[in-house]
Amino acid sequence: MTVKIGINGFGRIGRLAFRRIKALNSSDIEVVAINDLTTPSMLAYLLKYDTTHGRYPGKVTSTDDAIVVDGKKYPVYAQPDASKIPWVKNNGVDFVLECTGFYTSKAKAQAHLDAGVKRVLVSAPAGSDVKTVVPDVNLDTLDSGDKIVSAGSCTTSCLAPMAYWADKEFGIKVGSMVTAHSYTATQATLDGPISKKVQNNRAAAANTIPHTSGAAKAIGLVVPSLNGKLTGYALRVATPDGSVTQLDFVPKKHVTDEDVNKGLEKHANEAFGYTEDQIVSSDILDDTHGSLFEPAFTKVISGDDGEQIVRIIAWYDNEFGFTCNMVRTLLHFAKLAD
Ligand SMILES: NC(=O)c1ccc[n+]([C@@H]2O[C@H](COP(=O)([O-])OP(=O)(O)OC[C@H]3O[C@@H](n4cnc5c(N)ncnc54)[C@H](O)[C@@H]3O)[C@@H](O)[C@H]2O)c1
Repeated sequence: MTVKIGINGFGRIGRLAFRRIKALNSSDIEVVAINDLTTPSMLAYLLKYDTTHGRYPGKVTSTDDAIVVDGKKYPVYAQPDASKIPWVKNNGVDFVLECTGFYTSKAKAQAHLDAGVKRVLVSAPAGSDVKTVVPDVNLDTLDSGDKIVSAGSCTTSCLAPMAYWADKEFGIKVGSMVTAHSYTATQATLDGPISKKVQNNRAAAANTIPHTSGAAKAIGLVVPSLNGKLTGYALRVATPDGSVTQLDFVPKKHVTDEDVNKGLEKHANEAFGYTEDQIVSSDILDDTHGSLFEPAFTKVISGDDGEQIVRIIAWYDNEFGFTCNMVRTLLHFAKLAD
């Protein structure tokens, strides 16, 4: 059976999810409707032309109540209250990909279940009373009783496999992460009071801006053995997409650079990649991994007492890599029985 997907919020993540699902052409999931707060013609335009990811590789047009992509009509709603979107009755929506940035808690996402939807996958952290899942790490914790699930943040998606496998292989006593993260739509284009966070109100493309990151905290939801052991923050940098996370940790075992790289390389897969190429942030764009480990920057240092600190880094396309991981989760989620 093909699970019918509604995308709520056709912004950066919603549109990329649409592109990814179309490109995969899976018989397990299909998008059947979209909800945002603007017109179909505006959504069609933004799907067709994308500054970061390029033109949509097909035909995109619109009608008064739909976008039409490669000849198929996708009904568009503009309903700000998720509990009132009539897409279950009208379009048979089973699952919602919640990508507005608004319904980011169990209580808020409940609005979709109230509308008759069977399951919701939230494209953001959604609190500790909702399962947070990252492919390659804890997808197997999902079961059919889970109705609202979080895909975590893009940084969680990058950090989690690196930290999970490092913990399995060498043990992590304690650690700290920093991510050089591209700016996002929640930051100011020019200095101005758009946010309660003062540094968020500074021009995004002209500054490196210290920013909170929930990833180190959320890691405990994804990898319980690391709960409370990691801290971290983000530096929002002046690129529109493409990010990199550094994790420094104190290992439980004595290791060398080579041990670390070999220990992580053997776990490489479609969600957690490994590259010996020496890349820069634009090279990660459109990469489908949620996290791409770069061994050249692995460094172990030892103190006089033998205690060590290990530094490792992984790249991520914070928009597309995250979205690919979210769609992996969606495909897994879709296979769970009702
Ligand atoms: N951009 C990233 O790198 C990134 C990565 C991972 C997760 N996320 C998360 O995904 C979510 C969306 O982020 P984004 O970057 O796509 O934001 P965005 O601003 O590009 O998109 C949000 C979209 O939702 C629409 N919207 C807002 N309120 C709505 C409502 N009530 N009903 C329907 N539509 C509504 C907006 O019009 C917009 O098109 C956020 O929670 C963000 O934290 C973003």
